[in-house]
Amino acid sequence: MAKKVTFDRRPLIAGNWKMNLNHLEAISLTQKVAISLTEEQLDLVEVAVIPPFTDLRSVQTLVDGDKLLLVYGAQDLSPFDSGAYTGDISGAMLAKLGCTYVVIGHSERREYHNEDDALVNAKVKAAFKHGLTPILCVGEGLSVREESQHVSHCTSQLDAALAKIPAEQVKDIVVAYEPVWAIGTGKVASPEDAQEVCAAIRARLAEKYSPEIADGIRILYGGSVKAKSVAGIMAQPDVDGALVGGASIDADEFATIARFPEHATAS
Ligand SMILES: O=C[C@H](O)COP(=O)(O)O
Repeated sequence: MAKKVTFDRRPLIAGNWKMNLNHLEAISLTQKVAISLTEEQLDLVEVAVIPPFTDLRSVQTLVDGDKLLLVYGAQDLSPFDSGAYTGDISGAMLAKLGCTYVVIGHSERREYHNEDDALVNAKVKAAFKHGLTPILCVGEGLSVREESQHVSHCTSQLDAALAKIPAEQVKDIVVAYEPVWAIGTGKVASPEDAQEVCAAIRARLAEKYSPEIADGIRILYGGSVKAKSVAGIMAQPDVDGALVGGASIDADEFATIARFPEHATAS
């Protein structure tokens, strides 16, 4: 019989759909994921879907109406509360849509929208102001890794993103380590690679705030996570979940990822 798994921090499996699926497809995928997981599985592991903005109202209606045990969030937010910022979406709007999470500082935003550390910091502040939990992404590109500068690169991004964020807010943050060379490439970091940087992030949080705060913060790994690779990554002591891209828009694959505690005990 499989032994019962327990965790120091409740794992989070978050599916970042990126720019995929319209609102009708969003309903279908969210429903499929929810019915694929039992109440017990969803109690052990928190499961979040992170669809495009245009899907959020449909996901909200579904989750509320059917009392699904999933949570959801957005892929970005404006650093501003309201005003003449064409195309942007405020934290207040996301909060009104029942979002729990908002992804901030994803490498695709840093690269394609030239988001710098100061903007990432402003967005983290905006998220907390509106009661949203940031999933703050940090991660190095291939050249930085090849120069063995990945740890200092990620901790510098962390420092900048958390400038003037007080302890009472930071205790709720989620940090995602996403090596850019592993995103959408099928090249998953080894469990040891993920552990090295996640442990360094936790150590930096302990230094900046306190060991107690650092011990309570969830640190995710993201980059080509699939059902077959998730258990090894999740077995690492400082990895508390996964930010899943491509595999999150396949309901069966994503639900299998969310059931990772069972893969770990099955053998
Ligand atoms: O936010 C998710 C990450 O960018 C990982 O994406 P991926 O699983 O498609 O590599």
